[in-house]
Amino acid sequence: MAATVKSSVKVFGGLLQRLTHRSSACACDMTFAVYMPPQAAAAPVPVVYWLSGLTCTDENFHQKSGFARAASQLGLCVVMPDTSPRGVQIDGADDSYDFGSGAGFYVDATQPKWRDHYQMYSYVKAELPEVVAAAYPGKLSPAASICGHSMGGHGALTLFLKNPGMYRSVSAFAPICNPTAVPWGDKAFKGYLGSVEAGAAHDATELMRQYSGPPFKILIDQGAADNFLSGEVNQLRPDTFAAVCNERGVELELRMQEGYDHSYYFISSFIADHLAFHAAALK
Ligand SMILES: N[C@@H](CCC(=O)N[C@@H](CSC=O)C(=O)NCC(=O)O)C(=O)O
Repeated sequence: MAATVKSSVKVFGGLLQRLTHRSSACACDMTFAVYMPPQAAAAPVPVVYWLSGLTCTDENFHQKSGFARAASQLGLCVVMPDTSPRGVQIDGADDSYDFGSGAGFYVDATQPKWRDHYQMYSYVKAELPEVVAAAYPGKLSPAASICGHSMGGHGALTLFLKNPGMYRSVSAFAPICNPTAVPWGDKAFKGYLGSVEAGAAHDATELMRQYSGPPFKILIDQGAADNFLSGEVNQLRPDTFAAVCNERGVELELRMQEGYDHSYYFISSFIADHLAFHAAALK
């Protein structure tokens, strides 16, 4: 259903808007944000989808990352969906930060309790681009790229790998690279898909293991002081992903950023590089 604008603010010459619409994929009202750069007044601009991490709404990225200066300079539209359905009554959906509300994991749930609403893979892949195109007629070119953080990095990598040709480029900040092997993925895949094994179809490392398409380049930034990277629980596993990329001949630029943690301070430090990486692919 058509989206309604909830708020608009001018930033770096472009317009940042939050919109709401009735989602057919998620069977609830969904909110997303769009940054339209000033160049869109003259000609259609390409799109970068940003997928946020656990506990986020559509707002964390545009409030904390400082993305708009680079998006404006590069002429990129940035689309920022929410991370889960909202306002639906499912027992247990608000009990933990890493499952349910704010933690849709960018998969289509198959389990009866969740499947009527938790369809975030289909939402991001198919419904959202249509809703955005309809909301901004004539403003967008068909070219798109995808980028995300942590759970959203997992979403970006898997959407890219599962849909060759749909996105021109992919990058991520501290992505969950091998979710079938870590507690966050274990919980999400058992809950939404019924088993960890079913999650292999949504695991970037497993998808990369099977990758046989044309070569491409991935950019990943990882904070070396990220508390989710090491210790008892390593939720992220970039080294495992890097090893498989190497095996498959896919060029991964994995930048270990000394002293940086998992937060939006880290993202804000390198977001301009990621948008430039995507702009080069989208030209
Ligand atoms: N509350 C949790 C940590 C939650 C957290 O760190 N969320 C990250 C994404 S983590 C992976 O997807 C985030 O982006 N938070 C929003 C923000 O604005 O920082 C805990 O206590 O461990």
